[in-house]
Amino acid sequence: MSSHGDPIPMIARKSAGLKGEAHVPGDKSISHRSLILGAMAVGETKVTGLLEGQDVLDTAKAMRAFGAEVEKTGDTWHVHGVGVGGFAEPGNVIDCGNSGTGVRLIMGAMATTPITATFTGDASLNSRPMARVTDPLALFGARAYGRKGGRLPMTIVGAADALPVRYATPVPSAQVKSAVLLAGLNAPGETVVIEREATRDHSERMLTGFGAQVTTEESPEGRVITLVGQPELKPQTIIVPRDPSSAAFPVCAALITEGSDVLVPNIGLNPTRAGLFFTLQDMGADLTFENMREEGGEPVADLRAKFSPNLKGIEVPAERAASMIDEYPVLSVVAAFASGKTHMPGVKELRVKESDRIDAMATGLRLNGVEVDEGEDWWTVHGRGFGDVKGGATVESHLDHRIAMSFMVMGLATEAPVRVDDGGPIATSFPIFETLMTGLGADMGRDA
Ligand SMILES: O=C(O)C1=C[C@@H](OP(=O)(O)O)[C@@H](O)[C@H](O)C1
Ligand SMILES: C=C(OP(=O)(O)O)C(=O)O
Repeated sequence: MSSHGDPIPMIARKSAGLKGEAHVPGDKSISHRSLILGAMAVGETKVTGLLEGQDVLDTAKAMRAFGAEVEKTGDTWHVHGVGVGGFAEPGNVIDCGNSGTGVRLIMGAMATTPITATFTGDASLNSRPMARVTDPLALFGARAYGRKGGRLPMTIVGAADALPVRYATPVPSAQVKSAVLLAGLNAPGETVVIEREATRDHSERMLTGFGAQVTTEESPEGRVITLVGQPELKPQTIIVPRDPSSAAFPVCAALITEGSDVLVPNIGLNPTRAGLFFTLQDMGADLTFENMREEGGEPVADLRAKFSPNLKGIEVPAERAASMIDEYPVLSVVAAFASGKTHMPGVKELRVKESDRIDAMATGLRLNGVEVDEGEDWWTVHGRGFGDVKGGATVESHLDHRIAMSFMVMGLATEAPVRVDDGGPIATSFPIFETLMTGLGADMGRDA
């Protein structure tokens, strides 16, 4: 089932070369953070290029429930913030839909204000672990009452007199790091997060942009991020860059579709996000970064991807995992068209996303004629080489946008079409996916 409404069965068929420019939507991580920090600033934040996917729209709705004004005029989103500690108590349950980022960051943002809020989501979100966030929030003095195993629906009682916290994250998660930093905003003194592996640093960058004092130091324990609490956040004008995680789909589709040449302009290459593109280059992909430049303090380039019939399977470095965590599903599709094995270690986190992504991809790849081995924190795709991948199966998307989009990409290059039982979840992060892909010449759409 899709998160809202009836399932949308989809089909993708072998396609002739994809050609043209792919203008992908705004970055999901940065979009959530713009709305949340905008709501915690004093005054009006203006955001353009915001991703208008369901995940982000649910965060906008949540910010209104906490008392911020959020509205769109023309191309600009306006957020009238209530200041750090200024959140009002919501009058109803906060429904974060399918979004782990939304619910975990918002829990952090409200946990040090003396209000109570109850959170829920769809069947996927309500099965994902929340203790990773509520454990550190308890150190600030917040209390959490959820279902068994720390699942949503869950009520958070915010701390009245929060204490600052020093916390080493036990899992590599930007959502956990960000929840602690956002909670630290309304605690006096210094809140410190230590992460062993670098995860995406959009919260640190944006907090600094809004005028908070944030420092990051490398130490033998890992990256030590220190935030000085109780700043007055100053409203910002934000231009959201395009999402590298969405760019991954037209890029990977071009690599495996004969005759393709696709340009994906203005993609952020923040090193904490760009791991997939370096991995594809290591596999021998004809993928180049054109017009490299800096925009808003971030490295940005236009990506050009061309059909690459001689891809080789590789060992993907485990230390690269955090910088490409959402891209493993589509990488595994490319790996099926490479020669030799692609081994992906250090990816336990894939098991607690919108679905168990190792299980969902392995099952669908096998159904379509590709051999996959898997363990708790690794998997290996046995590449069949270009021109030898059967396809022909219907795959379950498990309420997971990235699974649905990955199999739609696969079907563009398999002998027989690939079907997905429900493409509805694609709208959570990439509502224009089908229009954009068919605009490049991809033969995909709703299945009758
Ligand atoms: O902070 C973020 O914006 C995100 C962090 C990642 O999750 P984890 O923090 O669980 O790794 C990623 O999978 C998600 O799509 C977005
Ligand atoms: C894991 C993802 O999102 P979230 O955790 O925000 O649901 C994703 O978009 O791939």
